Amino acid sequence: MKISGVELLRLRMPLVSPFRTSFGTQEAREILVLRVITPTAEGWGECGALLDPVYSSEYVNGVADVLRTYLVPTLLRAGDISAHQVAPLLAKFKGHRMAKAALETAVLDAELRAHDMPLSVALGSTKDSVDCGVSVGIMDSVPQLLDAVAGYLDEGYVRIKLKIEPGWDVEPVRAVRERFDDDVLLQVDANTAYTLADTQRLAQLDPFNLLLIEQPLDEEDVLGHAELARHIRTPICLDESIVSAQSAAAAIKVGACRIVNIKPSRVGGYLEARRIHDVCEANGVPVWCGGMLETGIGRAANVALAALPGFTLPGDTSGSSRYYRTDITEPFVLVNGQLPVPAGPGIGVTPIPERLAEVTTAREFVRA
Ligand SMILES: O=C(O)CCC(=O)N[C@@H](C(=O)O)c1ccccc1
Repeated sequence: MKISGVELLRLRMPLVSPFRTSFGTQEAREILVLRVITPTAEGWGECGALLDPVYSSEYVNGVADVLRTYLVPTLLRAGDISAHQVAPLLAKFKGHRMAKAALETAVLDAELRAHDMPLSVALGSTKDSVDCGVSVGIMDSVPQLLDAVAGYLDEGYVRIKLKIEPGWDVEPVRAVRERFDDDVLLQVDANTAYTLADTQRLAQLDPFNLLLIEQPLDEEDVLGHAELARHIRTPICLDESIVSAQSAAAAIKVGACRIVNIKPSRVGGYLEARRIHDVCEANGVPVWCGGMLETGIGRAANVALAALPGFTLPGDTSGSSRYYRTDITEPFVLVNGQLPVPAGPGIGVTPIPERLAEVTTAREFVRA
């Protein structure tokens, strides 16, 4: 398939409420969306990078630059290519996995639409709908947290993830566990906020029957997670540390994690995400689909991925209304704690032009 051009769209989408994590508070999402144009179809991809390099080293302006300067021109010069050739073609450029993921996804979407094949079918998904969890930010008080959790449980979410950081960990988790009955699926996400010196503090979470503790230590401290795992009972799940199938295999081998959060944006795209799924499944490691506050474009693709057999834990595939008053696609609406897997070709959704125009702050066309 020949790529004749790629459009970079910069969106600004206000969040329905501030979302605080150990690395800062998001009030709105600055999002880069890609539209790949080919003679037979267009494809869409969403980049998970934040405005600032606080979740990972990538950030929106850096992603836009590496796409316009290196990644897109490389594909435009490559002639006829398939989506599976994107990663090898771009491998000479080190890192920039979120930028590469958005571009590969848009090429894959165009290719699948041209062949009238849903992404879920192309990935080998086996479910028509997926169980959905929800991510709950750090709050100003425990009562405010309990109200938020009660609201999400009323909406039908089947799993609650609480953001934690030093000073907001044992007490809020205990309060949630005590307020809601024991069979509420509960997990925590530290986003690298702790060190091994906090081992005893993190061990105080063991009595709360958590599904997992996500990324307690620095993303490069894989051996530190293996050491921590020897001192706490709660299973360790890695997020920021897992950037490829190879890094997943290494982390599993050294005992750094018993569960993996697969985020296609973080790992370079849905094709690598499938490979990580396969490595984890071969090692008996459950996986779930993480999120980067995606619009319906990224959300649709994430739900397709979450329908793979190894995704046995509810993911951060929440309904659109968790983050946005109005999505740029038809909204994803939770029904009985689940979201339907899009059945249309490619990612199965297309931005609604009027909605896209409302939130687009810049458009840039990169052509051959
Ligand atoms: O539901 C979602 O899409 C968000 C899930 C979530 O908590 N993502 C976290 C994370 O660190 O994994 C996050 C990403 C980006 C920005 C803020 C928070």
